[in-house]
Amino acid sequence: MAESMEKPPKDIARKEEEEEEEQSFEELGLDPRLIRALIKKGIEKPTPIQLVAIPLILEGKDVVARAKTGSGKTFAYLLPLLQKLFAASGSKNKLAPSAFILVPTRELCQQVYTEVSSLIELCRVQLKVVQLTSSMPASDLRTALAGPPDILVSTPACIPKCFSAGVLQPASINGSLEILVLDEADLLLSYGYEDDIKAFTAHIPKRCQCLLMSATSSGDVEKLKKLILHNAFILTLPEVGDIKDEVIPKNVQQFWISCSGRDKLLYILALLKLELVQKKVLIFTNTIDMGYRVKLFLEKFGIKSAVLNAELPQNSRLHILEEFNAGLFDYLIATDDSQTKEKEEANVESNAEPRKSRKHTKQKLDSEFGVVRGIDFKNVHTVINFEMPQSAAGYVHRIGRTGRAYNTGSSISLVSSDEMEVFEEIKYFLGEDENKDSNLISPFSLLSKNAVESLRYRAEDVAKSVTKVAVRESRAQDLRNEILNSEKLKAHFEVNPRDLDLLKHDKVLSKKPPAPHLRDVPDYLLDPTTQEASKFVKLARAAMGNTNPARRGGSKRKFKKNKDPLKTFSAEAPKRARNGGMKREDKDGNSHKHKNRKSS
Ligand SMILES: Nc1ncnc2c1ncn2[C@@H]1O[C@H](COP(=O)(O)OP(=O)(O)OP(=O)(O)O)[C@@H](O)[C@H]1O
Repeated sequence: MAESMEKPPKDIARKEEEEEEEQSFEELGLDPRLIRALIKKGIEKPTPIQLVAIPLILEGKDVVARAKTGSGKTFAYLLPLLQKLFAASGSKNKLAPSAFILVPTRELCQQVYTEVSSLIELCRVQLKVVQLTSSMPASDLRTALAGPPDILVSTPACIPKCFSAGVLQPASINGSLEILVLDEADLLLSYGYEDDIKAFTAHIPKRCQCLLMSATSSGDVEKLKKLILHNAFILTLPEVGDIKDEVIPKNVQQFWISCSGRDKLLYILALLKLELVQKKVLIFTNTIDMGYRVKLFLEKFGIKSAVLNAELPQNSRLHILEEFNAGLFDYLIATDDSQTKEKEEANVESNAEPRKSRKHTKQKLDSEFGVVRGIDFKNVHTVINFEMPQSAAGYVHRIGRTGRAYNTGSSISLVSSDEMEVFEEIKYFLGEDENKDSNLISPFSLLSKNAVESLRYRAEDVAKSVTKVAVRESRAQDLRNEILNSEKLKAHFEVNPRDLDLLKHDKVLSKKPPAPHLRDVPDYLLDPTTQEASKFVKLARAAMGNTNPARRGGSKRKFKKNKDPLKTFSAEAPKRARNGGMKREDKDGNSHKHKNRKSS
């Protein structure tokens, strides 16, 4: 491991300021094959974290990189890692992989594996990457590790499993391991991998280069640093350093709506049905039941969505993610942190329920599942917190699913009085100062009270029909379907890994088909101000065009904030368009050209 050295954040900030405009991947010393591969992916210039991390990693330094969600941390370590393996690909006397990439969830495993495989394919180099999961039988682990592969992507739990199955020898790791990456390092310990990591650290050779990537700082990252990077070169990017309000990317506008818990269905209906938010939309709930409740409710109004939660089988979850990323549906309702939540519920139930059923609840959930953390949802424009997350870190990770890389995005949190405490905590964490006019999360002003009230009667009527029994039945039915599908998917994807059309995940779950009259909101119910707001949202969408930089010829930066109707419209007071909830963004006036750059 490399020598210890703290870089003063300011130096790096300056370096970043000076170099962001002119430095290209070539100038960072990246191999032309990798640059060509990036161009094929529509990626032309490095993000700030890549600018700083790539040269350091190429130099062989140990790096701890903290940077915002969606800031491109994966390529920041993958590109130099691959380049180093290109150079070493001649030496074949290894008994174990040269690089280990450890991530907290299986979804991330799959995501990183896909990204590495695609780069290898585009670069046309002879490198082999495998992904392991701890549920794989020993024979599959043995087959995967035969060779051995150059890169192994897995959760930390797999390593001790490989040791005990005798398919990976500690001594081989000691002789072969050159680079170790702990991605989403802030989550590894909280996901319960401490013992697995400890069991493995003893075998990491001194020469091994170690990289820790994380979005938030935490005591856990410090602990891991001590555990893995005994003598490390530490890089802490200033843009996240101790400056709390920089945790959420600047290109994400954050809004909130105050409403009672009972009215949340009504509000989400208004937001979606009146088209006040831009698609694609990722909606978060705290429990799986609530996820199904929202889905059933929305489908009565002809709004189709898919759910994603810890209970669904692995193959289905991956397929739902792929379909959503490919744009096959616009609304995804995700339940995160459900493990904790379900455990809590199981504990609450424990007084009344027999032991067996509690065990069952726990067993159903997949301990390596994480629907939000680090998953690269593509082109999500809006994140809605239907229920507030349990912590500020949870909020950061949820909101980080939009505004990724150079894209813009927005978030809307529906906050009930019960959730005000956590909301205050979140605002404090983000750096909002009560004494100053620092509204980081602004009131959402596109939705007028009239518009909400005009939908109340219908919404409340339909909400009543979405009973607990209906939710339970739909959840069970969805699970049964997905278990069946999961087997089909597995077989199918072995042959057609890219086929996305086998199954549709946004199918209607209600037993009764939605009533046709609920599909459309009649004109007499439409509030004129809201209609106007909806037009503006559509205009904003048209102005932004496709969010894929490759297809837009890398013109993301051409979209100016002051042209964004979302910034210049207020439903409550259209004539004073630049006041109210949208004022903050106008005042900030950060041009998109510099959105990823620290302003101080
Ligand atoms: N230089 C770049 N230019 C444009 N897009 C990029 C660049 N680097 C990465 N991306 C894209 O940005 C998105 C986010 O990248 P990535 O998943 O690495 O973010 P992250 O920092 O790991 O986020 P998180 O902390 O949420 O995991 C991905 O879709 C990736 O392809």
